[in-house]
Amino acid sequence: MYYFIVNPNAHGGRGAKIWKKLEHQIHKSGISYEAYQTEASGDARRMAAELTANMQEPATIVTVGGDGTVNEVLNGLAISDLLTFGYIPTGSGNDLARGLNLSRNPKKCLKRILNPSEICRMDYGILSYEDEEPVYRRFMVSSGIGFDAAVCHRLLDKNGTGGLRQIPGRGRYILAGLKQLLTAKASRGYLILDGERRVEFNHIYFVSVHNHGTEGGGFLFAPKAVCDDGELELCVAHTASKLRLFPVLLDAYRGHLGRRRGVHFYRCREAVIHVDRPLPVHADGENCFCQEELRVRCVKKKLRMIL
Ligand SMILES: Nc1ncnc2c1ncn2[C@@H]1O[C@H](COP(=O)(O)OP(=O)(O)OP(=O)(O)O)[C@@H](O)[C@H]1O
Repeated sequence: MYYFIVNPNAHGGRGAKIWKKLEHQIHKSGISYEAYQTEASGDARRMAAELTANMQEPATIVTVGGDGTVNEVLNGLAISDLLTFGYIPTGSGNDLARGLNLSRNPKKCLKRILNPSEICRMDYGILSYEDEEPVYRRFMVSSGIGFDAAVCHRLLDKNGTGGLRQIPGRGRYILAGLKQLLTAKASRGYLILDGERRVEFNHIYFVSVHNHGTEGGGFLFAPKAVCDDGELELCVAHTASKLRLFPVLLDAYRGHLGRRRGVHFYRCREAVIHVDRPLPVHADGENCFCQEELRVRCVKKKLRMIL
């Protein structure tokens, strides 16, 4: 049985138009399916939870939306071997599709999902922090604290973006990033990697934690991230001069960020990230408020996914 969870609002409403065409194809294919369309933030998570809470039979849950919708679905799923996850990217950033090298053509993706030739076991990350009690949030692509998360918060703030969310693709991330750079401030902090290695920094602008290489619609912050090796790649942007952030961001934008002054990469199964004042946090671009301390860890090869 196929269950489709669809965000019609993805990519500024293009999700609805794409879904209309896809549903026609699905109907024609004759498969057994049910489709659920979200009406607001939080719906996809609730739907995924309800569909998988007492699974007795194998089922395929297909997310039709952007990375934010994938994040919601991932967080609602009761993950088991009866469950297979499928994805049709219709968002604006689509970093998961980029990481998995999926076609951007929704019809081709549907065809692949209805006739799967390859099912892989994928890693995902778990981010945790203390609110009044511990909060756990899964992420598929990336999570982060500092500048990159502040850009996500800016885009999610419907009143404060000045219409940025309507700009297609990564243009909106670039404009939001440029605005954010004006007010960005560095923070002292440290990482503890796999419970063993402690690394200190005086001027952290952001720490970006990756299961897949890019975020923000193609900014390559983790060139060596591998999505089924049980490890996360961390990118720490740290520099005393804000100007040095520009070449780091430009390299990431061009897709060839490597070793350079102001950026360090680490690989680990889990990490503690501490900064000395609360900074914005995101998980797959979704708002996780401001935090001083995060834990991240990789869950190895637990999610069955159609590729
Ligand atoms: N029906 C809806 N109306 C308004 N917002 C919704 C609806 N359904 C989901 N959302 C919210 O829309 C936001 C954006 O969705 P999503 O990330 O899938 O698309 P996108 O932003 O276009 O793509 P990407 O994250 O790949 O850039 C998410 O925060 C999600 O919770």
